[in-house]
Parts: sequence; C-alpha cells; structure tokens
Amino acid sequence: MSKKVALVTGGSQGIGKAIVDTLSKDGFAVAVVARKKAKIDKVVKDVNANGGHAIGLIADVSDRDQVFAAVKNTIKKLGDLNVMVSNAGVAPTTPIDQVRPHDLQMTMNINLGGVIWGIQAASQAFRKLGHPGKIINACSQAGQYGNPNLTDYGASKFAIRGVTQTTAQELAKFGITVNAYCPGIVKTPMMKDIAVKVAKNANKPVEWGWKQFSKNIALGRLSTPQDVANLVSFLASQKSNYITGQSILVDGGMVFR
Ligand SMILES: NC(=O)C1=CN([C@@H]2O[C@H](COP(=O)(O)OP(=O)(O)OC[C@H]3O[C@@H](n4cnc5c(N)ncnc54)[C@H](O)[C@@H]3O)[C@@H](O)[C@H]2O)C=CC1
Ligand SMILES: CC(=O)C(C)=O
Repeated sequence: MSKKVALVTGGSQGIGKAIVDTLSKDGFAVAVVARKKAKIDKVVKDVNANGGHAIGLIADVSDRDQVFAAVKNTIKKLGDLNVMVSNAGVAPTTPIDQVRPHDLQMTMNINLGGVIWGIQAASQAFRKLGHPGKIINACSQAGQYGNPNLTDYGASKFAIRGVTQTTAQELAKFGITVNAYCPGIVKTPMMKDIAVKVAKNANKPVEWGWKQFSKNIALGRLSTPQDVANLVSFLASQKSNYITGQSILVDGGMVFR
C-alpha cells in the first residue's frame, strides 16, 4: 500500500524538523518545505537515510502562489496529500513602542498568511483528490494568552486560533478537519532569539531572558520540539478524527483553559 503524504512548512529546523522526523516514523512520505535549500537538503537526506521517504521544496509561505506550487509539486512527486502542517513562523520581539508597520506586516504575512494559504491550497487539493484531509496549524500559548513584548507575534497567533475555528466549520462538510497546536516555551532557534533580545532590551543576562518565559511552567521544564511533534502526530492520525476547530495547548501547564 502506498504511504500517506504530509507536507510540513518550516520543516528544516526546530519544531518543524521534529514533526518531519515523527511523521516519517509514523509512516508518512513527507514534503519538507522551507526557504533555504541547504538546510532542507540535510533534513531530507537524514529522513531518507533512516528508511523514510522525504522530498524537499523551497517556498516562502507568505507568498500565496508559492504555497499553492508547493502543494501541487508535493502531489506531483509523492502522488497524494493527506496532511498539511503549516508550521513556519517568525517571532520578532516587539515591545509596544517598537512596533512598526514593516515588522507587523511581515509577521502577519508569514504567520497568518502562511496558515491561510496553506488551508486554501490543501483544502482545494483534498477536494480535487476526492478524499478527506487534515490541516494542522502552528499557534502558540501566546495565541491563547497575551505575552508582553510579543505584540506582533501574539496578534498573528490569536488570529490563527480564529481562522482555525472559522475554517473548521466551513470545511467539515468535505471531511476536512482543521486544528492547531499551541506550544509553550520550546528550545529552538526562534525561542533562543526571543530570550536573547528580551534580555538585551532590559539590559539583563540571557538567563534572565529565558526565565521571563519559563518561570511559570507547572511541569518544571522547558519543552522539547519532540513534545510538540507528539501532539502533531496525534492530530495527523486517525485517532483525532472527531476533533476539529481546536487549538490545543502543549505547554507543560502554563496556560489553563
Ligand atoms: N519555539 C517556541 O517556543 C514556540 C514556537 N511556536 C511556533 O512553532 C512554529 C515553529 O517554531 P520554531 O521551530 O521554534 O521556529 P524556528 O525559527 O526554529 O523555525 C522556523 C522555521 O520556519 C521557517 N520559515 C520562517 N519564515 C518562513 C517563510 N516565510 N517561508 C517558509 N518558511 C519559513 C524557517 O526557515 C524555519 O525552518 C512557529 O510557527 C512558531 O511560531 C509556538 C510556540 C512556541
Ligand atoms: C515564541 C512563542 O510562541 C512563545 C514565547 O510562546
């Protein structure tokens, strides 16, 4: 039997790479989509060396045409599409006085635009292929609870939670589910950059920056990318078939809803 196919944006590092590895172990053929060829190639090579089946595609998710092209090329090269993971994102540190139009638009175009184009492209593909599908979006605990110093980012993530709810209702009649994962504080290049910048803005050491985000985690540790990939694995599986429109926290107990 041929493998089910997943597409993961921002799959070249951090949480996205853990999702690629995990879905590959779950038996999916995976399209790794990001902007930098060298990084994509390395992830693809590792997956294929470990017995999986991955291909790499370059796309900027803020560009609608490029997202549609990535979906089209995934189907052309891997023969199908069953799961779309819109994981790519950016997180500029923006205390309110530092918010500027360029950063705000860039953050919205990548984080929110990337998710909307992903939902559009994947849901149209599922309908054309004539089968159900699963759409999984990257949200954040910062999309459930406002985090100081992250105005642009928080706005984009709150919006993703809304779009996940609206599109889940629109697309349910086609057998398409739409859900999101809301990580807490995950040890990735993105989070390191935030901790460094928050500390620098306050003229404090970098450890202080990390502590601003990590002091209220009930389970007492930062998250690994694998913690998040485990939730995505569930959302991509048949076990989640009766769940749609949800933005699920995977934060070790930071935000309680
Ligand atoms: N690290 C954390 O603590 C948390 C991360 N998240 C979310 O999880 C997702 C992944 O985050 P991390 O792995 O930490 O980030 P990261 O910065 O380590 O990796 C982000 C990935 O997205 C790609 N990317 C960025 N802009 C892109 C664009 N325009 N087009 C295509 N690819 C693009 C990057 O090349 C990279 O592969 C993001 O959506 C982020 O907002 C949510 C909550 C917490
Ligand atoms: C980067 C992020 O999503 C945080 C701090 O929750």
